[in-house]
Amino acid sequence: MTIHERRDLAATDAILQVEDVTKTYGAVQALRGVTLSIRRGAIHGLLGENGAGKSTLVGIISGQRTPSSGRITMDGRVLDHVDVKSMEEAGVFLVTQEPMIIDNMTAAENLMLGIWPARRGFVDWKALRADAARMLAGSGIDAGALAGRLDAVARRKLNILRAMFSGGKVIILDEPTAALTVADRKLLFDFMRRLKSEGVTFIFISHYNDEILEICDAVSVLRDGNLAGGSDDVAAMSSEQLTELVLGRGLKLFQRQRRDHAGKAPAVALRELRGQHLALPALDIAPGEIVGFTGLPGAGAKELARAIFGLYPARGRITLNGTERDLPGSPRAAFDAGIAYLSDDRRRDGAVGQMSIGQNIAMSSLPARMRMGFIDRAAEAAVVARYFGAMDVKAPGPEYAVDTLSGGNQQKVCLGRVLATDPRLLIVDEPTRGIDVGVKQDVLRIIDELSSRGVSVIIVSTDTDELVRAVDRVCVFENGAIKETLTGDNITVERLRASVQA
Ligand SMILES: Nc1ncnc2c1ncn2[C@@H]1O[C@H](COP(=O)(O)OP(=O)(O)OP(=O)(O)O)[C@@H](O)[C@H]1O
Repeated sequence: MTIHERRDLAATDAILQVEDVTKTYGAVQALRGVTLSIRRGAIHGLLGENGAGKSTLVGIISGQRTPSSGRITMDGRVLDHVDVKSMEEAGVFLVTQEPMIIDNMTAAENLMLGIWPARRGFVDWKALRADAARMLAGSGIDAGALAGRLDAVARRKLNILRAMFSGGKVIILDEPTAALTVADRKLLFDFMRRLKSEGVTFIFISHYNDEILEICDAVSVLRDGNLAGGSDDVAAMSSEQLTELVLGRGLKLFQRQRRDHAGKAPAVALRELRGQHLALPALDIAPGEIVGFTGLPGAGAKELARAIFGLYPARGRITLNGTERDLPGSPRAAFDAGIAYLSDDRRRDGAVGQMSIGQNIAMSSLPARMRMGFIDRAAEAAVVARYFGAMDVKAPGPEYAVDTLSGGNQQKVCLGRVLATDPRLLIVDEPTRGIDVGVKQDVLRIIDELSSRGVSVIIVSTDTDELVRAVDRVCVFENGAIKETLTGDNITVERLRASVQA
């Protein structure tokens, strides 16, 4: 067992070394003297709470951000004045969650895109195109296929291949499995293992212990800008040990006391719902019940949730608080009926960056605090304080701009904003994606508390562990309909996986 303050690897072993790197943003010290080595040909995991400094560190390694002090050595060469260009020339590439792909170009042309701007003078396009085709052939992607038609895994593969095609030796993947199904994740991991066997080194950011344990050879854990520890032998580590390194303490995983709602009068009743690829004769949800919606992409789980909030074209009837009406035609109508919704598309429905954390939290619930045209400031301050605290947002105070928060912390703000509206029916889509393991428990706990006050909740999730811990009932979707419903002790990771994949 080797949890240790990282010792220096022999220089020949290390392809990349980070030495005593610090980074300050105004008053915030994001990195406090981090030293670590990345072994050549390894998949090196990077783990840590939201705001621990992971994005800042890989931003510095890839030249996107400038360190306040410290140095980076690649292949034994110290790189001064690192910028993106010099790091890419040295062979370090950052592949972000947002695929930089041009949809109306072919897969091969997208690979070549990495080289285009870099090379001057004579370029043998024919040879280059042949090289691109060869590289794609091994990955199962048709070189001539329009990139816009590729599925999620192929797009992620394409990004990784482009980095390699441009000379990438160290490829940094920032949460590459977000929004992938279990099967797609496996395909991506197989692909990474293959590239690793060809000598590629990966730095892999994830919030999921099981992913780190499955794919990584080594791991480094950041906590509050410090290196909390790590291991060169991930195989010898347990999930609990990883969590303890991340949090600096053990973690009690949340588990809802599942309730049986059979026989209760429903708080929400859906009838004869029909939309494109969606058909639901009836679904009742009891007051205080938490229902999980899951399934493969396009199976109907997400679509139904969006239809209830007026975001997906569908017809049908909904009874809420004893009033029957047509399905809301718009989010505004849904909101007025007491429905709140958090989308998984943080980019579109995300926080407003220039506004403060507090303003973001208070924004959606504003109408409820208007008294004859005046905003009840005391009530607003109470709501902000409550959710700023409950979500454990990592910032000096709620007056700070959302822009300055890490990705995971921005997401907590979005969730706080939705919870603050005090809905009758709360719909959350992938509520803990991108959120660290500690806060994940808090989020599930907050939703649980809300339900005990009588709020009905729908959690759309592909995270089976989350469903097992948080819901009373799971509806598994297929072809736009509910294929199977699991309740009580039947809600297990194994049964859910089997049902979704079957
Ligand atoms: N541009 C910025 N201005 C001010 N502070 C910033 C800026 N970017 C990051 N920070 C702060 O630096 C710290 C580290 O943030 P970073 O994004 O590196 O965390 P992270 O580990 O990647 O988190 P997450 O898992 O949430 O993505 C946080 O406290 C964050 O608020």
